[in-house]
Amino acid sequence: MISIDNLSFGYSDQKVLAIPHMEVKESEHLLILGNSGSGKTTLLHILGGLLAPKEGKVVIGNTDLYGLSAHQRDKYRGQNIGLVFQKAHLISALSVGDNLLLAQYLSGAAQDKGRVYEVLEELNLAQKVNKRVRELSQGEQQRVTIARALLNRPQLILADEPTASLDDENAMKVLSLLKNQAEKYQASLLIATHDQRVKDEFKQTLNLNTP
Ligand SMILES: Nc1ncnc2c1ncn2[C@@H]1O[C@H](COP(=O)(O)OP(=O)(O)OP(=O)(O)O)[C@@H](O)[C@H]1O
Repeated sequence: MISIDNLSFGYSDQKVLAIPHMEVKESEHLLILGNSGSGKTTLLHILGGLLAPKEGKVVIGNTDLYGLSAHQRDKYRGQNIGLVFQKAHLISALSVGDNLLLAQYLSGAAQDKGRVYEVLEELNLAQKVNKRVRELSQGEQQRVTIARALLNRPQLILADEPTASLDDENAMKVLSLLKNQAEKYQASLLIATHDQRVKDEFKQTLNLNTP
């Protein structure tokens, strides 16, 4: 469960976000909509503990995210939040398995090859474990980033334009994967997008366009 209250943010003089209240319970999904420049990525960064709001509170479970020190917040993110970005941000010269092991190491979790293999199986990527990332298709790379986001069984999954660079078939696959996985972990799933194809798939939406 994630909630925000009286949130505001701006870059220098430009006010980007003002959200009085929003809450997404466990196993619920929210689609964050808005034109280019409306603040979707900024909001996801704030919710992921990457960018402190000017004002307001972000609470995940029982944790006040910006009540933590920067170090505690990094640790909290590694253990509780799964991030999926539009670009894969994988290390292309490393194998799929090593990318996930590295992510596990960087999150401070104990390295667990069994868990890496399990997540890859869930995303139908187990046969690619020893392939270098640069040898994968875009859709497969996006699935690896989802696998990476799910490694630590996060209670919150934040995805920024996860389907933007995918064809229709892969976009739908990635969406249903995110939804199924969020359900499995009873995680709250928030997806930011301006992809028309995604809009029909979600009931709950937050529109950042100013009227
Ligand atoms: N680091 C930054 N410094 C200053 N201004 C920024 C910075 N990042 C974003 N902005 C501005 O904040 C506004 C919101 O940007 P943001 O990237 O959150 O929008 P978005 O809705 O994700 O856009 P898009 O759909 O194009 O990715 C934009 O006007 C942008 O120019």
